[in-house]
Amino acid sequence: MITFNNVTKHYDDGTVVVDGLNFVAPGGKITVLVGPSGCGKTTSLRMINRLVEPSSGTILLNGESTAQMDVVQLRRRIGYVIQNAGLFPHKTIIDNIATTAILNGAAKSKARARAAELLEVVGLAPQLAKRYPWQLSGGQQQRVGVARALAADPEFMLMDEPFSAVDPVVREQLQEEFLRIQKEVSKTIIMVTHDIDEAMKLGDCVAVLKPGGKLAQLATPGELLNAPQSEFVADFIGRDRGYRKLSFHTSAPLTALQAEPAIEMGATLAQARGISAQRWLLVTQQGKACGWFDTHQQVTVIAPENVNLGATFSPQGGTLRQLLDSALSSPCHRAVVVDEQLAPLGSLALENVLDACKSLTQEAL
Ligand SMILES: Nc1ncnc2c1ncn2[C@@H]1O[C@H](COP(=O)(O)OP(=O)(O)OP(=O)(O)O)[C@@H](O)[C@H]1O
Repeated sequence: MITFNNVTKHYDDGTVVVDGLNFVAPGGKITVLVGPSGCGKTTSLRMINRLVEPSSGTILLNGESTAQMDVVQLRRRIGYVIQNAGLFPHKTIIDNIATTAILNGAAKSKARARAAELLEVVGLAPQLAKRYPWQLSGGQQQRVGVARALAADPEFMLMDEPFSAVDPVVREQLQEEFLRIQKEVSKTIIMVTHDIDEAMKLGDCVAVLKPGGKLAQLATPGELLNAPQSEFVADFIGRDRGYRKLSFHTSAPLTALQAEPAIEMGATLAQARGISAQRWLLVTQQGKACGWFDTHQQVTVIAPENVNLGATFSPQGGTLRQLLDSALSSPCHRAVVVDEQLAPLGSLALENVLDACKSLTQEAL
């Protein structure tokens, strides 16, 4: 648990960067600090490991004030991940990861063995161990940054825009992996981002800060969407909050799904028409859902160039938002649910997805 007790930071020129911040980041959870540029997010984070000293107020780790702690000891208890990873350029990847554990007194061989395990945990191939940071992509470097922060097995982790320097696809992968790792390690994490989507996706709790370094609201993502406490929070969360709410509700149970006929890529038009009298037929490739085929087309075989590949598929146990997206992106407005191997399990018509959305809205009222 990390507690902010009336924490303030101002500079000699009179700038008040953080103003009377009070909140508790619960143990074993991810608390995200989000807010517009310059509202004091990074300063708040850096006051926790005392890279910046508060002007007044106290910050407590599990009830113990950081002001009384030895600063080196304090930083060793807290993993720190920053944008662009901040790796040591002259050290190999394995040594980058092992460094903190060695500083904490672990034997080199043990620290390196653990670093090799962590490389795997963050999804990197073992052969990257001997490379240097500049020989890795931005996304790989970020993964090393996370592995390095985990290496000393700290109870607390501070993450400052850890995924913002990579492209959206890699970013999403890193976020998913990060959530998977956190499920296993349950660290007490405070993360800074300016991206509300990232905050909603990763945060168990989200602290919205406003200009002048004041807390506008601290709540779960669902609460923020359902009941923003001020116009500032409502505006910051964005106009599409009705749609975002769907992310916090799991999609239809499998029993609600209709059987959806499917045909393999490479089959003939005659085979396709034999399978279904409907205009649009789901196409699989090696059993994985991949698109929709228009059986009114005059082609002899089903090939990728005559399959509509624009549809999304909703994972089993996914969210209502994914289900709605699948229905809206399908040319026949049927949402297809797939298993982990992407094999289709069945479908749901857009009308039924919308009914589920409606009952959700009624529940919230
Ligand atoms: N040493 C300093 N002296 C005076 N002002 C400072 C100093 N360091 C930071 N600031 C100011 O404090 C404010 C908050 O900075 P901070 O980096 O904490 O904001 P942020 O919310 O993380 O912003 P961003 O999202 O843009 O990174 C900024 O206006 C910045 O200019």
